[in-house]
Amino acid sequence: MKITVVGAGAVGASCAEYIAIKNFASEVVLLDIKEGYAEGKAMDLMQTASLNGFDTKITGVTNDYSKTANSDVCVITSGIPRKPGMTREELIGINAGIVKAVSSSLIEHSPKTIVIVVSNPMDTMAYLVHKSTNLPKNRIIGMGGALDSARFKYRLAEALGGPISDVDGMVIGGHSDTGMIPLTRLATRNGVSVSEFLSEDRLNQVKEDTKVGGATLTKLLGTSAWYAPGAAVSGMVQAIVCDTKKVFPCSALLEGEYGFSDICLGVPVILGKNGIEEIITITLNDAEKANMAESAKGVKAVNDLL
Ligand SMILES: NC(=O)c1ccc[n+]([C@@H]2O[C@H](COP(=O)([O-])OP(=O)(O)OC[C@H]3O[C@@H](n4cnc5c(N)ncnc54)[C@H](O)[C@@H]3O)[C@@H](O)[C@H]2O)c1
Ligand SMILES: O=C(O)C[C@H](O)C(=O)O
Repeated sequence: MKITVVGAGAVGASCAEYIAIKNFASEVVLLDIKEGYAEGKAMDLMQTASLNGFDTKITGVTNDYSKTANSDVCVITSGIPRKPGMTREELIGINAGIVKAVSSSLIEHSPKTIVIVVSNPMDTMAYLVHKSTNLPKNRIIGMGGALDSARFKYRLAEALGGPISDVDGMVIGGHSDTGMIPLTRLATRNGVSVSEFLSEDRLNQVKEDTKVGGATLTKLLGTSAWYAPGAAVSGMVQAIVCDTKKVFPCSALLEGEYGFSDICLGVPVILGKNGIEEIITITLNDAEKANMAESAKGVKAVNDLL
């Protein structure tokens, strides 16, 4: 299986590294617009192959889309990241043009590909790819919920004082500081509701910490995060390439699901060889439905800027 990752920056390189280390793909092509940059990252990563024990071949190219031809999955990470104090939405002016041009070049050379959109503001960038290409909706997937859910589990484990492997939980809604909806009601510690262990106040704190997870890291790092984003993308690519039917919250084009249409929003989906194989509709309570409506309103307002 051939995977292309556009953008050999922090997230793109991390994503390529995790895909290679998991050893499920034959080839990863890293593409960047900066002369020699992807070639350098690819060479550096290939020099970890004997150390990390993988056989995936990573190659780097400068803006040559012919080398990406017939990719099974293409990941778009090209674009600028936010700086401390910024929102993801402020990136739309620069990133929309980049994502539109990159997705068109990718699809020209890989018409059967599945596209994973990472660049921010991600829900709007995924919507833009839907609007500007003719790929079927199951083949355009936004990455946000997989990362936000990993941060939610991290915060839950911290509050519980237990291992993250005991915790399960999911974040739906838009990938923004205000639009994320960590579903505390459904989160569990080894099958037991987390509300059996944590007070409502503590759970609200977990929720708030999760929602600003990206902003917290941006303040600490001076740019946005890359390890967990790269790992989240690699998990989604693996589910598609290995046809695992694993459930991830992803930004998917909605056509009536959850009461919304003509919008990409984070909802649980089954990922497999066809990309989004099914959007799972879960029963939300009134507060969660109101949060989804608010989140959708926020994403629509950003979509209107396109
Ligand atoms: N969806 C998420 O959960 C999530 C998580 C982390 C980061 N992001 C977003 O991903 C994007 C990348 O973040 P980063 O930290 O890797 O940034 P980065 O600056 O480290 O890397 C971006 C790379 O894109 C390249 N690039 C720019 N325009 C290009 C083009 N037209 N064609 C090919 N390459 C191009 C740049 O040269 C650069 O190497 C940002 O928009 C960031 O906000 C999203
Ligand atoms: O926070 C950001 O701007 C990058 C990304 O969306 C994240 O959540 O880490």
